Amino acid sequence: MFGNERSMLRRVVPVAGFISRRLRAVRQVHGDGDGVGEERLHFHKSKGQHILINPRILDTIVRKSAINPTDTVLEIGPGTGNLTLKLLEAAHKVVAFEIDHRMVQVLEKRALKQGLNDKLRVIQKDAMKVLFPRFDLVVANIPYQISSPLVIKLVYGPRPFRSATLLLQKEFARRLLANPGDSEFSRLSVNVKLLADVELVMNVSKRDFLPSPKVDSSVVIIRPKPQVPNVDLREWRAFTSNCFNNRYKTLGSIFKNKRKVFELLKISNENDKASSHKGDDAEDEGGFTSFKEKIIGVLRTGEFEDKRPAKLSIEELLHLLSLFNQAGIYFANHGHLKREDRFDADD
Ligand SMILES: C[S@@+](CC[C@H](N)C(=O)[O-])C[C@H]1O[C@@H](n2cnc3c(N)ncnc32)[C@H](O)[C@@H]1O
Repeated sequence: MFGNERSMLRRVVPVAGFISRRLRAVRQVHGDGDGVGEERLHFHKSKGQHILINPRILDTIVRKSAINPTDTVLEIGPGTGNLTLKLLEAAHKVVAFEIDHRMVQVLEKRALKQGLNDKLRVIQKDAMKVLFPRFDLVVANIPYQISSPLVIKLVYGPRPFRSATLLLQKEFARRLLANPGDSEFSRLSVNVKLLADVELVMNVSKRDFLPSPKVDSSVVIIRPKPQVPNVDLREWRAFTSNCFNNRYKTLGSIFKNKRKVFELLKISNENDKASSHKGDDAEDEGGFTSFKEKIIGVLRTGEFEDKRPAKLSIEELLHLLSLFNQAGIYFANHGHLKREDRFDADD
């Protein structure tokens, strides 16, 4: 064989392998390869419907999740069930939330065909609008548009769990993994890191999905910390929201801003029941000036005035919050707790 032909073959063989793997996957998810479903499914990008088709990655996700045979696994967005079927083999039970009834039908048929349906409970509901039932761990290739509220719902939610193995958009995963000083270090990073450790398992190419999304992905494992810091979590999240809306500004310029001083003065007075009768004159010039001085005093005491939130560690942020609170400066309105405040999505 001549050199040219050999090099041509070297290029063609991997391409042919890739095409045949993809065709097999198309037949599988469309149901005309293994009798799974009758209708051809049209995938909706708006619902984040990108099916993971690489069995090697599916196996790694399940293996790294360290599922015990007694575990109940929570899955968000099972789609046609490529991951679910593997979870069902490893776990005692899988509870899956899926909004698309066509996916639910295909998934239930496939589970039935493999004799695993007894272990499966599919709930056709929006995962963001329910209180999750009890579970041991989460394993999911989630729709990327709910990544932020879902991670916050899990980490700040009422259900204790061992770990959450999530396939996420790579950029989002980088924010979860970021440390102070990294360009991706954000409000999401601090809020999750306060309560959990995050480990990168692997990166996943867009070609491993059908249809391919525009972005690459990563698998991470989130593990809640055994010890939760002694801090009011609503106060913490309101504080980090204030800091990270302008994370490259200095804390001095964030907190000396006139509107910010008024806002915090109002919240702090509302929280301080003893001084609530002073509320009427609290926003006059005198109240404003002394409150602003209090803020500056806190920033100077802790030597925070010239520092930037994006470079502070969790411990430093916790210290600053405790100094503010000790001085009677609050960030969350503790009198008006709405249920949905726990899970707001703007991290
Ligand atoms: C990325 S696909 C994952 C499919 C499957 N887990 C896999 O790996 O092949 C996301 C799935 O989540 C579903 N979904 C989208 N938004 C949802 C929501 N708010 N609650 C529950 N499921 C949702 C979509 O219909 C879709 O089937």
